[in-house]
Amino acid sequence: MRDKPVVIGVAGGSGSGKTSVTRSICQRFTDKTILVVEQDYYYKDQSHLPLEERLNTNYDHPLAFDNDLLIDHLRDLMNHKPIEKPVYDYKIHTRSDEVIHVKPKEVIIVEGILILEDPRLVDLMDIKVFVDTDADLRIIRRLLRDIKERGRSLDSVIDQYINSVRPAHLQFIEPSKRYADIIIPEGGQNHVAIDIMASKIETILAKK
Ligand SMILES: Nc1ncnc2c1ncn2[C@@H]1O[C@H](COP(=O)(O)OP(=O)(O)O)[C@@H](O)[C@H]1O
Ligand SMILES: O=c1ccn([C@@H]2O[C@H](COP(=O)(O)O)[C@@H](O)[C@H]2O)c(=O)[nH]1
Repeated sequence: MRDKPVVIGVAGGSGSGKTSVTRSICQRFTDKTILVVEQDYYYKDQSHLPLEERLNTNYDHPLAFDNDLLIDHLRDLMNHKPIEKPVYDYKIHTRSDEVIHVKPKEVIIVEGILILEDPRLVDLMDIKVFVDTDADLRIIRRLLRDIKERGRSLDSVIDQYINSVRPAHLQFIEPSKRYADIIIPEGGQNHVAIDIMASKIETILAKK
């Protein structure tokens, strides 16, 4: 691998379908082609705080993320260096002790709610995508997912949505859409958009 990897950003609100879109794109390629770097894994480490305090963190505010580390890691990957990728545990709201040794691949997808909000991250991306899904669908998807997979109660999901998810979406995430090259309505079931993304990646890889 001689050329720098291609960096694709996949942004969008919580529950918009970023992970589903990213997964659908990855399925069109071999495991060796695309590396996914999740911004969520770069929440600031909170292991020094008791769990009760971690519950009060606003996880939708840009300050919750360690973008400095994410940027360092992306730069390393772009320079063909491996990284020790953090692992995040949503159930206990902090990084786990584990890290994953990750080698660069030809395509890097960086995925997360606020990746288009930080100009330093935007500058590193070759293609910027925003998954755009209506708020009613996003909250329904998030309710189901957070209760089933992230150990939350109905009340806690609703409370967090009203107090931090919705305000941050309106203040930071929705305005970041202006930096996208491509807007994908509805997310993971938008097969036309996913085909177009996959074709674009194939074209870029063919030229390398
Ligand atoms: N088009 C869709 N129809 C129904 N459920 C969906 C759809 N897209 C995503 N989901 C579900 O909604 C939840 C959030 O989707 P996900 O892709 O994880 O979004 P994000 O990464 O943006 O938070 C997941 O449980 C996923 O299975
Ligand atoms: O400890 C945490 C960390 C994050 N969250 C919420 O997760 C979403 C972002 O993940 P998506 O997969 O894009 O939905 C964000 O809106 C945070 O509110 C959390 O609840 N707890």
